[in-house]
Amino acid sequence: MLAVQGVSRSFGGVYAVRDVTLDVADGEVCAVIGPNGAGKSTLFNLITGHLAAERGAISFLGRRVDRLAPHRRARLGMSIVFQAARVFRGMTVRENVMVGLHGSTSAGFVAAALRLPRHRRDEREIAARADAALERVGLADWADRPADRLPIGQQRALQLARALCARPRLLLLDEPASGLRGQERERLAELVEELRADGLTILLVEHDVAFVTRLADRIVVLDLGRVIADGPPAEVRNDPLVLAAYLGQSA
Ligand SMILES: Nc1ncnc2c1ncn2[C@@H]1O[C@H](COP(=O)(O)OP(=O)(O)OP(=O)(O)O)[C@@H](O)[C@H]1O
Repeated sequence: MLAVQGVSRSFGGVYAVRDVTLDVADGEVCAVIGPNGAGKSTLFNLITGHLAAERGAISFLGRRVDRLAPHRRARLGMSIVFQAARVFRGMTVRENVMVGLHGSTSAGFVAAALRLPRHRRDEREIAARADAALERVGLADWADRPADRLPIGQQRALQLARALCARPRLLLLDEPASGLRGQERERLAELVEELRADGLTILLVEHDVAFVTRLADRIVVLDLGRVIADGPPAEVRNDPLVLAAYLGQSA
């Protein structure tokens, strides 16, 4: 589904991502991990299109996307949940999910601005899509409540619902577990597992090794911008290069 081939990006002459190759297969949960400064965020942004690669190629569903703007990649079926994305205050949970969907319906912006009947039909369609997504992430009972009252774990679920509304083929999660503890992390892990069971392909970038070990089919480890390991969790966890990279950091 996603093929990253020999991609590099530097800042001020120093490589943040260097000659990185990775593949994500249809239906797989793939995690990219690595110590601080390993290049995870840079790689994530290269895949979403928020940063341009200096070298290499990125293909999605068999099509080169590395020259496409983020919104064009999104239209092809990539959906992103950014790290620590916030909710819109003064809006309900449902309205938070509906934001951003208005441009995606057939009638579009002009019909919305003029409040044409087509627009009202769209509003109903959008609300129905938002409700289905909220149901999927277990927030149906919260739909009419103010979004900023949600505990942080459920705010994360809200971001997921928003991403799901676009009906993505590939879900990209940037450090989804950051700031979550105990039961909240557990619930998020279960949710990711459920989405995988639904057939969604997921690429996540995560600092927390324990969180991804349980979830991922495959783990790609970055260190100093390069891939140092790529394989199933059990194999990667015992890889001497990986242990050295993480130990080196704590030392
Ligand atoms: N916009 C930028 N300008 C200059 N240097 C950058 C920029 N973005 C990243 N870097 C550098 O690139 C390297 C990789 O950073 P990156 O944020 O991708 O790592 P990371 O693995 O996501 O780290 P963390 O776990 O701390 O978020 C670091 O040395 C960082 O300082």
